[in-house]
Amino acid sequence: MSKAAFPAVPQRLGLYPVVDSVEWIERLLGAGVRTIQLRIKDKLDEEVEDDIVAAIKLAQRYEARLFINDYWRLAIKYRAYGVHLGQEDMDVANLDAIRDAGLRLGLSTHDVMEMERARALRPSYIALGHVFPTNTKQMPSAPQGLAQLAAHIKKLGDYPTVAIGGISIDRVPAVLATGVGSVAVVSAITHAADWQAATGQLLEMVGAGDEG
Ligand SMILES: Cc1ncc(COP(=O)(O)OP(=O)(O)O)c(N)n1
Ligand SMILES: Cc1nc(C(=O)O)sc1CCOP(=O)(O)O
Ligand SMILES: [Mg+2]
Repeated sequence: MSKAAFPAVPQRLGLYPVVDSVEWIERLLGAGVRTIQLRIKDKLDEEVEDDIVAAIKLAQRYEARLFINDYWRLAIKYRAYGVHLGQEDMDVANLDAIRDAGLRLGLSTHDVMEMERARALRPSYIALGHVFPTNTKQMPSAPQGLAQLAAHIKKLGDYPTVAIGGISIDRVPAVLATGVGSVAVVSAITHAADWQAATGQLLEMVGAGDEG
């Protein structure tokens, strides 16, 4: 188990789009997003290296918080703002190396047990999902729902938190009412008929984060 805490992030990370390409990163940073994740699945490190370098450069230009999903070695190598890891990743990733390199760490959780396991590692933020059913990813667990999300947020006090999973624009007010500090979305932006309008509306509702 990792020995120490990870660097802090703003308590409210605001709107947090999770996207699979540098093109989306560029569009959304240009639209005012300041917390974002590059989530490319199932490729070799050498296949994603150029994209990760380009995404990090863009985030630096916009002074945005870019989390790299999964590819923690490349995130360290190119000094990303942070890394996002899932429960299985926690067993294999070198968390001490991530912390020693000064990267922030976000961890996924899907129930009370996972939440407590994540909390013990003292990551920069804890993600709570999936709140609602989602078509973006096959989930082995059931949706947590708003009541469970609210209970987790209460338990975590002022710990930075992120809600994810099935969050459409119309569901955002109820999600924010739980006190969560950030709302992560995939399809609400990338499948929107008008992504610019959707992003603008989401930024209006959720904000770009404490520093954004
Ligand atoms: C903000 C945020 N929360 C949860 C996840 C899911 O991460 P993980 O469990 O590692 O699953 P994959 O995204 O790798 O399929 C996330 N990416 N971002
Ligand atoms: C990548 C991911 N992780 C989740 C989790 O609960 O850990 S839910 C999810 C997909 C979220 O996509 P959408 O906003 O389109 O529902
Ligand atoms: Mg992952």
